[in-house]
Amino acid sequence: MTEGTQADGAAVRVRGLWKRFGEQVAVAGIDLDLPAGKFIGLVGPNGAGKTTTLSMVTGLLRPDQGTVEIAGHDVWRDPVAVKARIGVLPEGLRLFERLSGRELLAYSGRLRGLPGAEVDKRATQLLDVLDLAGAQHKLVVDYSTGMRKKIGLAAALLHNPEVLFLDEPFEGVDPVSAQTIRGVLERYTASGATVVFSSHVMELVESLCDWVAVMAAGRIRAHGPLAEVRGDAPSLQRAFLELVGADGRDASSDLDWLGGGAR
Ligand SMILES: Nc1ncnc2c1ncn2[C@@H]1O[C@H](COP(=O)(O)OP(=O)(O)OP(=O)(O)O)[C@@H](O)[C@H]1O
Repeated sequence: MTEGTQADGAAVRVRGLWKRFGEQVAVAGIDLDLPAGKFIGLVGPNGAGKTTTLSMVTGLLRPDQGTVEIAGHDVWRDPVAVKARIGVLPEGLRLFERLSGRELLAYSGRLRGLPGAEVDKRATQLLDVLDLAGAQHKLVVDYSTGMRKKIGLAAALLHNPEVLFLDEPFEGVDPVSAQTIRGVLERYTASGATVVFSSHVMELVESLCDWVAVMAAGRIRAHGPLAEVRGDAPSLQRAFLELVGADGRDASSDLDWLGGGAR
């Protein structure tokens, strides 16, 4: 699929998206349709512009240029309609530290306009599934990194959004918790919802996603179904290295002093 192609049933439509920070161009004109009902990975090396893109797409950062539509609503002209339909787990998530996990969910649910009894029911189920029931009365400030990701995910899922955006959801998460999160997300997409997550862990993206967008230096370098983007390459990792032009680069020859006898 070529860049900018209109896909039927897009959950997210991005057109001409730009962001500069002074001289630094973080996002250099992105056109992208993210299909509904897919598990979508946004991959790219450090500094590619993934976080900046997701921040603009979810209404957390105003673009210099361009538009984003989610489920047919413009993110910046119609923010209330958009925010009702999305859940976000941002990078460096800030939580209300002096609330317990359960209080945080109760607060998030009421903020979303859900009735108290429904919030209670959903919170109990989410805490249970995410293996946080034992820590539900502990203050969030005392949560570990992985527990913070999980409570953040629970808060993002509580109102059953159509599209869920996750920035590096598995970073700092142990394999058991990662498997739990994975199970919840798979169940969620199986019901027709869309997950968009950013990562630079290729194996993870390859094993989870059915659709990927590869980003480098602020641009989308390839996008489409996983098998299409991988092409003839033996793995997504290899295809990715070729796409971002890092294939065959050998940094070790520049580090001839490293590990040598001379100190
Ligand atoms: N607030 C900011 N001020 C200045 N430059 C920024 C700011 N945010 C991002 N950048 C720059 O924009 C570029 C893209 O950054 P971004 O965080 O979006 O990349 P990323 O793909 O999420 O990287 P990583 O995988 O390392 O998190 C980088 O060069 C970064 O230094």
